[in-house]
Amino acid sequence: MIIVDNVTVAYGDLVAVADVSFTVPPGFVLAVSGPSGAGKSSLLWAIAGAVPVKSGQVEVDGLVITDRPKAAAHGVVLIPQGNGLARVLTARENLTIPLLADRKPSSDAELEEVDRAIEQALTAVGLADSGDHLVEELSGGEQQRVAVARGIAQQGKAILADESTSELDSTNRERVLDLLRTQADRGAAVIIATHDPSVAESADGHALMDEGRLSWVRRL
Ligand SMILES: Nc1ncnc2c1ncn2[C@@H]1O[C@H](COP(=O)(O)OP(=O)(O)OP(=O)(O)O)[C@@H](O)[C@H]1O
Repeated sequence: MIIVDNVTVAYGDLVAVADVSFTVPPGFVLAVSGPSGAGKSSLLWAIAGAVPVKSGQVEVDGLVITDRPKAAAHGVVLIPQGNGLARVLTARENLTIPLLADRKPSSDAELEEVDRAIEQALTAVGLADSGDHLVEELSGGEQQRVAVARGIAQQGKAILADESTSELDSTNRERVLDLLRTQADRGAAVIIATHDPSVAESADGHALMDEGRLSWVRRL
């Protein structure tokens, strides 16, 4: 459950998110759309603990979000715009790092479980044969799918996908939306920031951001 309670995010004098409140229960997918600069990424970063809130509070499954490391350890997964991948590492290595950091496997069985989760996630995004490729060798759309695979492999409580289908063809867009839906079905609360009307249409709820303010197109 993501609870956003009167959240304001500011960069100096610029208010990027203005007194926004909503709740996303487990099992639901919320789409947030709006023009460039409306504050969508800032909202997701605040939920992820990646930028401080100026006022208000974000809570995810009982944890008040204060910083990114604690939020990540609690299962708040951010799939950032621009993918946030290490370009000189392979696709598989990019998936491995957060899983090792989170799970700290201490036995062969736990390491095998991490390997299995990685292979499953790469297969799910259609990149089973690309795990050994350096990220910088992959196309923009393939990199975007690696970022999604990294996100879903973490099996988070909250999944925040920032424009995660922007570079995908329709087949892969459907594939990624299905994967995010599957994450909701297993109990995650999912938020997708998107410019794509078809992505917004596929979500359970649709909010619009404009100049930091949030209004509803379709309520959860
Ligand atoms: N680190 C930062 N420092 C200062 N201003 C910032 C920073 N990040 C974002 N902004 C500003 O905050 C506002 C909201 O930006 P944000 O990236 O959240 O919008 P967005 O809706 O995600 O836009 P886009 O659709 O283009 O990704 C913009 O005016 C942007 O220039």
